[in-house]
Amino acid sequence: MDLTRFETLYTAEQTRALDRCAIDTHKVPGITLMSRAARAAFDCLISTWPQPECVQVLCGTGNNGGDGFLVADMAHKRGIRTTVLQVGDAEKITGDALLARQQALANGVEILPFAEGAVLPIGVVVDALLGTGLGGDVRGEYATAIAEINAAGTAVLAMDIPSGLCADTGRVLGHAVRADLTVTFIGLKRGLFTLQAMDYTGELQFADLMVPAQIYRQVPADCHRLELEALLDDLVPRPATAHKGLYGTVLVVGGDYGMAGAAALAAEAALRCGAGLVRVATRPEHVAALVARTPEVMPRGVESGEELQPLLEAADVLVVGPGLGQSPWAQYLLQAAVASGKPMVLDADGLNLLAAQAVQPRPGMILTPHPGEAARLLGISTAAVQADRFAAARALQDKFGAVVVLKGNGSLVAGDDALLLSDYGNPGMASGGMGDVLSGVIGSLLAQGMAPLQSAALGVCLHGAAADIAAEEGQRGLAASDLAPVLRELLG
Ligand SMILES: NC(=O)C1=CN([C@@H]2O[C@H](COP(=O)(O)OP(=O)(O)OC[C@H]3O[C@@H](n4cnc5c(N)ncnc54)[C@H](O)[C@@H]3O)[C@@H](O)[C@H]2O)[C@H](O)CC1
Ligand SMILES: [K+]
Repeated sequence: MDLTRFETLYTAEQTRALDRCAIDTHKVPGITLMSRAARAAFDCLISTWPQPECVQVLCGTGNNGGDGFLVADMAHKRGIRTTVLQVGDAEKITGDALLARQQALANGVEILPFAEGAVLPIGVVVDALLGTGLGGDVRGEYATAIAEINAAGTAVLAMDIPSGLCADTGRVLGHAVRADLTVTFIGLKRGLFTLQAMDYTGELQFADLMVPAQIYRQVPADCHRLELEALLDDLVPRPATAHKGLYGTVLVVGGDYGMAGAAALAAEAALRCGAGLVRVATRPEHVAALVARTPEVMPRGVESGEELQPLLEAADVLVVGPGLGQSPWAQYLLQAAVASGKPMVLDADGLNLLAAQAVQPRPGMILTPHPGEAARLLGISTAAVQADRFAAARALQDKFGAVVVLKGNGSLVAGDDALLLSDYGNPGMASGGMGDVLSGVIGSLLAQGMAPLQSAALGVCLHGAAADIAAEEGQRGLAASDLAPVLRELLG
């Protein structure tokens, strides 16, 4: 899968390596990078808030603070009422940050020690407290300063990353600045796109600081941000001679008592994403309802693995788990499905039965856990999964030898050597059935001949993008069945 068409996402350490490469290898002075960072941020500030009443810059004692001093210098030169509030021990400031501080002072910028109540509820606050040097939960005066920024109710611009947000995981480390605008430099940080990040970054702007392009080749990074339009280009146009046999047969296995709708949602999604034929193996009592809902889908009642066999043989791809439950019935069907060797998407209770070792993993699986299911599969807590979603996705892939979709805010796809992030989607997706739809979408793409990693990547982006379009009418009350028609529009 050609990953070069996607933006690369970096950890804090990789971003520091980019900085060092620019400075040490390509001889771009650090203070020059800092000036360019400040210029990029100041230009964003003025274009967003053209005539601020004042600019208050809260500076830490590292290079993030250094960026802040130079922003203050630019605002002061522009005739804007500017104040720098110094957080942390100014005696600790060294290197480029010290040069920047001295430059601001020499140009008449007012730098005051931060004190409680010092942040005025006017103008624009620039958060230059902490950037990629954040280590551990925010402590001391920094925590107080962050709380004051958030309480002031002003417009807030965050330098590089909202202070307190972990650049690697998107976690809030104790306290974090809620910014209206974040201007990030040189490399897009992974933590800006997952977990809690979207509640803290506000609008995100990127500035490459005109660093030599070679540095991006000299610093390896394995995470990429997916882009739907590029993935849609991978879809093969349909020839005039197209027939349903070309587009595969998807067999959905699930829909135990009280959960027939889950199987129906997965089946409809598979149909609406272009599968040639869609069958459902479910409880006999659910057949009529499934036909009534989607007459194109072919449900069959099965009571055992033996009865499932002919359907398994006729299928190209299996989607096992939507409404499956964990009863003996579910286990028999899952065991037969795994034994068939057919490519399969495993979701919901299929994953829980895998976690309980009712079946063993085998090649050709695509796992689609939410954080709780991922926790059960890894034998850790959900909090531990969310604490580093990137690590959890990799761990799942390593443990089960499968392509993995770790769902949630900033869904991750791990497979082959790729670690892919989809930042499509919205909180309206927090409703039952959304996962069933996703499993059907991925199964459909797989049945149409896409490779597993590609099916998972495109499936996740399609699913989130469809939910974003459907949520234009409101996030609350967004239902899984709202996605099917939009999926079809997006696939064109
Ligand atoms: N390197 C460059 O040429 C450029 C860097 N840019 C900016 O620099 C920051 C990264 O700067 P760094 O000095 O590495 O760290 P920070 O300024 O982010 O913070 C270090 C500072 O904060 C204190 N600290 C760390 N963790 C905590 C905590 N949990 N609680 C309280 N205090 C903490 C630590 O003691 C240090 O004093 C990068 O983000 C960019 O903004 C330029 O933009 C580009 C050139
Ligand atoms: K910051």
